[in-house]
Amino acid sequence: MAAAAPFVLKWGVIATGYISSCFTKDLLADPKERGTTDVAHKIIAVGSRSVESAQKFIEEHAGKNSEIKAYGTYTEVYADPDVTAVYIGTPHTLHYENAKAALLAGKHVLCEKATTSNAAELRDLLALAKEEKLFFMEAMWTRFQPIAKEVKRVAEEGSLGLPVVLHADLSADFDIENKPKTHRMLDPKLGGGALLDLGPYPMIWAVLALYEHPANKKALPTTVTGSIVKTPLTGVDMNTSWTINFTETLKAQAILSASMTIPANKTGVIIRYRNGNILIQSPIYRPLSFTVQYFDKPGSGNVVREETKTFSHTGGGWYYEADEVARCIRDGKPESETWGHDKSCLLMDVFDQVRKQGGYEFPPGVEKVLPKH
Ligand SMILES: NC(=O)C1=CN([C@@H]2O[C@H](COP(=O)(O)OP(=O)(O)OC[C@H]3O[C@@H](n4cnc5c(N)ncnc54)[C@H](OP(=O)(O)O)[C@@H]3O)[C@@H](O)[C@H]2O)C=CC1
Ligand SMILES: O=C1OC[C@@H](O)[C@H](O)[C@H]1O
Repeated sequence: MAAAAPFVLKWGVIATGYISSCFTKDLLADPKERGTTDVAHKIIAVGSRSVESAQKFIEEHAGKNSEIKAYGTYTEVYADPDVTAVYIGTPHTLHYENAKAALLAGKHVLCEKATTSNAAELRDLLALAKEEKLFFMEAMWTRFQPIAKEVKRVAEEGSLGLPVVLHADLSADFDIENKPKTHRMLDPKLGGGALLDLGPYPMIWAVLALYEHPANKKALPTTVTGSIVKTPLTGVDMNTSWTINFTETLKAQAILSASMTIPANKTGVIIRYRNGNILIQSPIYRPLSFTVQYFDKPGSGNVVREETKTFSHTGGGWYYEADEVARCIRDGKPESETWGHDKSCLLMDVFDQVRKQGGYEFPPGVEKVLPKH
């Protein structure tokens, strides 16, 4: 019997910057190369603030004779009847208005991290998606990489016991002294800083190992404590740390940090248990290996067995999240079970609190003031 034809998701891509380029390359990769046969992707249109930029982007990725439509506005992508889902690759503080416009035009949405400027904006989008019966997901690509599934299996299989403390850091040297102050990492109007750009990655491992742990029973963090060091260049957060306690059911703590002026450590995440540790190697947004250490007896710290698991994949690894979006839309699901709305809200709630405690306010008008949902 012939295999069923894959469900083909028709995409519109918004913005032609760095991440749109990475995501587009992965959308254009042959799904069979990663063992995917049930879904596939087709790019219908690319929207940019300039049609020349959209054309150049299409030519670079799909060649001169590509049938992908180039638009000089994002609105034309939302209005294109052939587009089923919109991928949003603009800077953080534009996500709300871009995602809202796409949803209002009847499109499903995959929106880059950080999903919005604040939790209220996100909840407003989620309410709209629900009302319009459309799918919405934060582009938390790391959570869909095969390594994340395996870390989760080890973390929940029982030999290590319950998680006690998780340390996770994502740092990267952005050479900010030599960047224009209008760069998205430095400009407060674009939500610049380490927290919203790098912070989602320490958070995904905390969510996976603590929030998702069956013993946590989906309890939300009980406390969040944050501290920010700002750059004098523009006042955005440069070195930021925060702790999250999950103490309603688990008695666990996540100690997280992000910096945009230093390189990452070799080990980016350590999940510590009474019976051992899980060490995840950098970069924590796309780790290719992790090591599990087992102690001879609970609490001894004496490692008697170590297992390292390594992973590899062609392409950048963004296609796993794209496949998830296609499957959810094919199956009529409003959200992903792996990275659902609850997790995106958890992240934004934490970021709101850390920014508040660290005294990082966006310029007036950047954050939308919205009714509570
Ligand atoms: N998942 C991941 O691995 C990554 C995710 N990201 C996320 O993607 C988003 C974009 O980051 P990145 O691609 O690095 O950013 P870039 O600056 O490279 O690209 C952003 C694009 O957004 C569009 N844009 C619209 N309005 C503005 C504006 N006022 N200022 C600047 N750009 C604007 C531009 O496209 P145009 O001119 O075509 O309209 C621009 O090229 C961020 O939210 C970031 O967190 C970033 C890197 C990696
Ligand atoms: O999402 C991201 O992942 C990798 C980082 O280098 C980048 O700044 C960030 O936006």
